[in-house]
Amino acid sequence: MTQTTVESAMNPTDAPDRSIRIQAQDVKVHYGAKEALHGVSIEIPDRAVTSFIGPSGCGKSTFLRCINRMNDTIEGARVEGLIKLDGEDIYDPSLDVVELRARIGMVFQKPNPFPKSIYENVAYGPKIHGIATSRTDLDEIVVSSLRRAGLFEEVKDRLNEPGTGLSGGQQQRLCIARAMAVGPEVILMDEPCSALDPIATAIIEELIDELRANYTIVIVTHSMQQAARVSQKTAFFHLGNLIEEGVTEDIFTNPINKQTQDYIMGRIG
Ligand SMILES: Nc1ncnc2c1ncn2[C@@H]1O[C@H](COP(=O)(O)OP(=O)(O)OP(=O)(O)O)[C@@H](O)[C@H]1O
Repeated sequence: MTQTTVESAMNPTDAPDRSIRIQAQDVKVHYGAKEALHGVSIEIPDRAVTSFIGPSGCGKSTFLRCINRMNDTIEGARVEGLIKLDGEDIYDPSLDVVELRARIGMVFQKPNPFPKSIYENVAYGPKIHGIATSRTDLDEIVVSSLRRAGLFEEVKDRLNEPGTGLSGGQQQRLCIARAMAVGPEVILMDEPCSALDPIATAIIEELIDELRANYTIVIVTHSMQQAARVSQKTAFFHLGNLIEEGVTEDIFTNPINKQTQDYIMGRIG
């Protein structure tokens, strides 16, 4: 059976940069004495969506959090192995973690806008990272980030109103705008639609599809349909192991591993 490459499966118009953005080698994670991830190796392509699927507790979120060192914030969590972003070891002690998390933004399961205005939610990151040098600069970043998140038209007349007053789907797009405002290269999304209704989910999925032209996107999802709709590469995890990864279409139509077959047929998870 011939397996397609992620690059060849992608729309040719997406072709400009086909390089590997992130490389993970033998990544293990312990929470206290318990090993939750048993040595994961994977390459994440640039300008494409990679989805992580698998049953609850298999380690998808744990691995996602390794990619921007969010596990550093969890007491008792210990990460081993190597993760490189553009060839640079992200666990190098000399690396500035705050800067890393600006380069590798994250969107969480539950929309979590700050208790501030819509404008301030987006302006906060550029301000603390010293990205904007004037109020005009900041206004431009806020407007362009909201536009890229597909939210500007809906909120342009109420930028000073609280972000928490928006609908769930709008709040999630605000969080995406907030992540984009600091100029990331990679956006990690941990089940970004699980708190949203089908219409808001469809809007976020369309947005993800647009964003992949300019960003490397990694999404954890419980929905195989969502992985099939939005991603070009899919990785299947089970019990802390990466079982199989490849072009999304191959994983769903032609999986090699028996456990992957069982999962996509609904026999496990
Ligand atoms: N903060 C933590 N402390 C201790 N154990 C944890 C912690 N976070 C996750 N785990 C354990 O690590 C394993 C992997 O969990 P993880 O949340 O990464 O899985 P998941 O595939 O993302 O699950 P779900 O789909 O339910 O979100 C599980 O056994 C979980 O109980």
